[in-house]
Amino acid sequence: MASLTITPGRPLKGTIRVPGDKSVTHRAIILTALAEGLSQVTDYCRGEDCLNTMRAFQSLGVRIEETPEQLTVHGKGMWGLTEPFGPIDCGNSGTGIRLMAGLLAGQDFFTVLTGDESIRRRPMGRVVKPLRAMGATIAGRKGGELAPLAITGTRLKGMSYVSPVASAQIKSSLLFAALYADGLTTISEPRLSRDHTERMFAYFGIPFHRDGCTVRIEGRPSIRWSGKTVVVPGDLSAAAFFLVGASIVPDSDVTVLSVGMNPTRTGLLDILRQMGAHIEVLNSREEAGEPVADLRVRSMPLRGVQIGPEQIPQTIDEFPILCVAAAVAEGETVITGAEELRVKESDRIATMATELRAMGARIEERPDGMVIQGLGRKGANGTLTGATCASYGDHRVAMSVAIGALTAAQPTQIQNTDCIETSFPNFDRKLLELLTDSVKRL
Ligand SMILES: O=C(O)C1=C[C@@H](OP(=O)(O)O)[C@@H](O)[C@H](O)C1
Ligand SMILES: C=C(OP(=O)(O)O)C(=O)O
Repeated sequence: MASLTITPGRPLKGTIRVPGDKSVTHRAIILTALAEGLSQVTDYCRGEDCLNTMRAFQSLGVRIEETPEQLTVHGKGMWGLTEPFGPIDCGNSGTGIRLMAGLLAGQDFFTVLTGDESIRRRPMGRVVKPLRAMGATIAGRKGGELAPLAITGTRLKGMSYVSPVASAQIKSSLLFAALYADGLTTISEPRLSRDHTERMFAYFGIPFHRDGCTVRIEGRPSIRWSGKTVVVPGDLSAAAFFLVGASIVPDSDVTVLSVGMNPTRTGLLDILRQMGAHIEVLNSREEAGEPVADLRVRSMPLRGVQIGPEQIPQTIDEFPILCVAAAVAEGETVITGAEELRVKESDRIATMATELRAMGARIEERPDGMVIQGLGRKGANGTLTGATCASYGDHRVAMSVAIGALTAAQPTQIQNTDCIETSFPNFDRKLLELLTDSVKRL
């Protein structure tokens, strides 16, 4: 099992690119597989989560050629998928398993979806229940609450669903099911979650209607969509580690090129700015229906903030790294309404509180968030203490602790860092590029 040792004491400097957006890559693979004819997906995320979705579609009969730069997908059309020989392994990916559950519920064949230990602990009832209400036949452990899920494809019917959670995975799972259902499906959520599925439907010309937090879609559309090129923007959730790193390590100056700036994802930028961060947005443009820009960040002392429920959906995957920013900021940060963090790859409230406390941070856990008493900038030797830390198999915990460790007074070792491959292959090399020589992989 790999581990990562961080030796602090150097600023982050330079210009880098981060992997393609993981959410956009999942959706690009799905929609190009269902398109008629050839598509190219360029600058995609080569993290394990997306590679598992790619392999899933290969096992569903779709030819996909892979180079590090692009996927060439030979789309089979909306009705062209075929029954796989064995179970589909979604690995660590909540997005992969939930989106595919919706899509596969409306096919005319049988599939089993499973994944790693973490995926088999995460809640699946949130998609299984509404899918069953559309007529899906899905069995699973604990009555369908947990994977593996066995799906006997059936003819679905449209429905109206009010989701109790603002979740793009629930919304997108139901949107993919709705494509195959008779009649109208309406999905409402309490707050707007990331809208990559809707944007990519629009990009491919699949008709739907959105009004605030409600999406309506007529199933079994008569249109067929053709293959296209999808240019995947850089992942803001991956850039987040360097944006926070450059903010909190004195004398840093980092530019991250071509980062996705979808407003349903940019909560981190708003919160960091509120904390006093210096972030410039340069070269704003659009790629495949998604806004993109270059981001330049220079270090700046940060102060604590109040983060409430309305800010959670657009910041959801950035809380582990935000905890690091808050731990070294001046003053108190209070996070509320973030109970969804407890059902991610790990319980991110508990795991981040435990690991940052081991590094000297002052954090109180709450059921729906945490209170962090920032240590403030105490001088050149940093604020946190070096420690031996665990990742809990959670990529975002591993990378967040690594960034926090850059501000510590002593080296830190993070154990079990293979999980970083989930979303960010070569994270250590990118960090090394920015630090030149102060990080060492064992
Ligand atoms: O739809 C997506 O691509 C995602 C939605 C979010 O999950 P929820 O839908 O559970 O909030 C997010 O945490 C996940 O990393 C990716
Ligand atoms: C929660 C995440 O992903 P998923 O739900 O797809 O496993 C994440 O990447 O932080």
